[in-house]
Amino acid sequence: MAVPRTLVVATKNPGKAREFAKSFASSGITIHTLLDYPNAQQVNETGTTFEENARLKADHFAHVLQLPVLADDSGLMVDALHGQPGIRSARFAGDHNDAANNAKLLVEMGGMPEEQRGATFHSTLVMAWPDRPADDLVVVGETRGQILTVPRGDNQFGYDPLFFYPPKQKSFAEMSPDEKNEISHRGLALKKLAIVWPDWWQKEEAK
Ligand SMILES: O=c1nc[nH]c2c1ncn2[C@H]1C[C@H](O)[C@@H](COP(=O)(O)OP(=O)(O)OP(=O)(O)O)O1
Ligand SMILES: [Mg+2]
Repeated sequence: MAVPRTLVVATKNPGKAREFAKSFASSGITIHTLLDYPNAQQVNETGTTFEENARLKADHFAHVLQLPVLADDSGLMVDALHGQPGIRSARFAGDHNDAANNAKLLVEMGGMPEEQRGATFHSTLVMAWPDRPADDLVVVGETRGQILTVPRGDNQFGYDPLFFYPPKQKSFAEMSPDEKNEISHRGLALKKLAIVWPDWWQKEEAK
């Protein structure tokens, strides 16, 4: 069936948007982001879990735009901080500012020995069809690493310069986009999504 196929990635974070675009590059789907819909009504991330927030974003924008939507809610859970900043990762230092968030993380981890610097990056992805929240597709991905004592690398975004991935002996910010996607929380979630979304999409389209 020849139908217009547009998927809106419900993010205003350009770093995330780049990682999504790659994953759908050969899918025949046109990817838009919220930057293409500057007048769309926003939604507050009031959930208490990654899944709740990802569902909030996906369901809201699918309804408002009347298009299929993919949303991500993600964050860094640091062992020594009892899982913080977690779902508050974007607002850890107050407003949404990567440099301030990273600076605060370094302060909170000050003096912590290497064996206590473990952390998990988490991503929950939700794909939503307009006005069918019960049909939401949900996948998650997680990657373990270590919080560095000094930032390394300047690729990517967010906490990447402080997140060290031992198997590659590199921070996420020292990796190329492809290298990061291969093992990152979002990359792993996108791999799971790639297996299930085409069938889901066909079913939703036919309803
Ligand atoms: O791969 C990553 N590399 C570095 N940092 C990351 C990553 N993945 C999530 N993070 C950080 C960024 C932000 O501080 C928070 C996500 O917050 P989150 O609300 O999901 O995203 P956001 O507000 O940046 O964009 P939006 O809600 O428009 O999708 O965790
Ligand atoms: Mg956000």
